[in-house]
Amino acid sequence: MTVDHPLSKHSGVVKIVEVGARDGLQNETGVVPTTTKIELLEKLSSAGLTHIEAGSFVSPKWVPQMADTPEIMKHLRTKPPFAPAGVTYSYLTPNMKGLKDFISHSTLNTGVSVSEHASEIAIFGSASEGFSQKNINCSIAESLERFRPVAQLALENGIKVRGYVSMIIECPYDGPTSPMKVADVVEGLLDIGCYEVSLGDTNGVGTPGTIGTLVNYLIKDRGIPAEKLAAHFHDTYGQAIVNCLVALEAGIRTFDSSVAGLGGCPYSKGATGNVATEDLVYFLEGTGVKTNVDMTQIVEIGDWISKKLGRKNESKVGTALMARRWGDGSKL
Ligand SMILES: CC(C)(COP(=O)([O-])OP(=O)([O-])OC[C@H]1O[C@@H](n2cnc3c(N)ncnc32)[C@H](O)[C@@H]1OP(=O)([O-])[O-])[C@@H](O)C(=O)NCCC(=O)NCCSC(=O)C[C@@](C)(O)CC(=O)[O-]
Repeated sequence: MTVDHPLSKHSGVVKIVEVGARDGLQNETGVVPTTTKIELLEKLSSAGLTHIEAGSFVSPKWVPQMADTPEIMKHLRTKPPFAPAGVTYSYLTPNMKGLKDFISHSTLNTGVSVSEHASEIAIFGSASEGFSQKNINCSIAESLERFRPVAQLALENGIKVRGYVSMIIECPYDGPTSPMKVADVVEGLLDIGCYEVSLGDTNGVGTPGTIGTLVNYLIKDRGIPAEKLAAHFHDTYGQAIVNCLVALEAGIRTFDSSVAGLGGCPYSKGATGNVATEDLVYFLEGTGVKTNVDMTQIVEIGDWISKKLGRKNESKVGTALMARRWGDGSKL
C-alpha cells in the first residue's frame, strides 16, 4: 500500500556529485596513498555514483594532498574497466595552469581527444572576499576574470565546466554573507559558461531559515533556474540533511556529498565534511526520489575508507546499518 505524505510530490531521479575523494581527502593531514584514492574512486563508481570528483589541479604548495591528481587521472583514463561508461570524473582547476595540466594529463598516452573523455572541470569562487583571498589568493572580481579564459578554453575543447561559490551563508573571515553577493557570483559563473553552480555552505553554518531565504532569493527574485543550482552543504552544525530538504523543496535536483562525511576545508578552520553520501541517499530515497546508488555498497565503502584512514565514520546511516550487520557478514 502506498500512503501519500507531504513530500510525495518529489519523484524522479536526482544527481549526486560525490566529492569525498577531493573535498574529503584534501583535508586529511596524513599521507593518503595514491592506491587508496584510486581504490576509493573505483569503488564509488561501482556503487552507482555517476558524477565523481577525482582530484584538483591546484598548487601542491597550497594543497599538498592533491599533488598526485595527475597520476590518479592517468590511471582512470587508461584503465577502461575503472572508468565505466556513464561515469563523469571531474577535477578542480583554479587557473589556466590547472586547466592546461588537466588537458595534457587527460590526453597523455590515451590516443583520444579530451572531449572523448567523460570528464569535466570545476572552477571555484567565493561570495566572501576574505575566503577568496585565503583560498585562491585573489579578490572575487579577479577570480571571475581569471576563470573566464579557463572556461572558454575548456568549452572550446568540449570540456564541461561546473562552478562553485563558497561561503554562501557566513565566512569565518568576513562574517555573514549577503544573498545579493551570492547571486552576483552565481550569475558571474553562469555568464562565463558554467552549466551549473554549486552553492557551498563551506563551514556548515546554514539553517533551513538562512538556506531557505537564500535559495528562494536566487530562484524567485533573481530568476536563476533551479536546475542550474546544486546544493553543497557541509554538516558541521548537523544541519546538512534538513538544508538538503529545503533545497529539494525549492526545486534543486543536484546534491554534493561525501562518502562517510569525509572532509573539511583547509582554509576554513573547524569546518567538517560534506553531508555523508549514505545519509543523503537514505533521505532522498525515503522521500520517494531515486538516486540509483546502491545503499549496501555505499555503506560498505564508507566503513572501508573510515577504517583505512583511521577516522570516525561521520555517516549516521552508515554507522547504524553497519551496527545492524550480522557478525557473519550477511546483508545490512
Ligand atoms: C589558485 C592558486 C594556484 C593561486 O596561487 P598563487 O600563489 O597566487 O599562484 P601563482 O600564479 O602566483 O603561482 C605561484 C606558484 O604556484 C604554481 N601554480 C599556480 N597554479 C598552479 C596550479 N594550478 N597547479 C600547480 N601549480 C600551480 C606556479 O607554477 C608557481 O610555482 P613556483 O614558480 O612558485 O614554483 C592557489 O591559491 C591554489 O592552488 N589554491 C587552491 C586552493 C584549494 O584547492 N582549496 C580547496 C578547494 S576549494 C573548496 O574546498 C571549497 C569547495 C569547492 O569545496 C566548495 C565549498 O565547500 O564551499
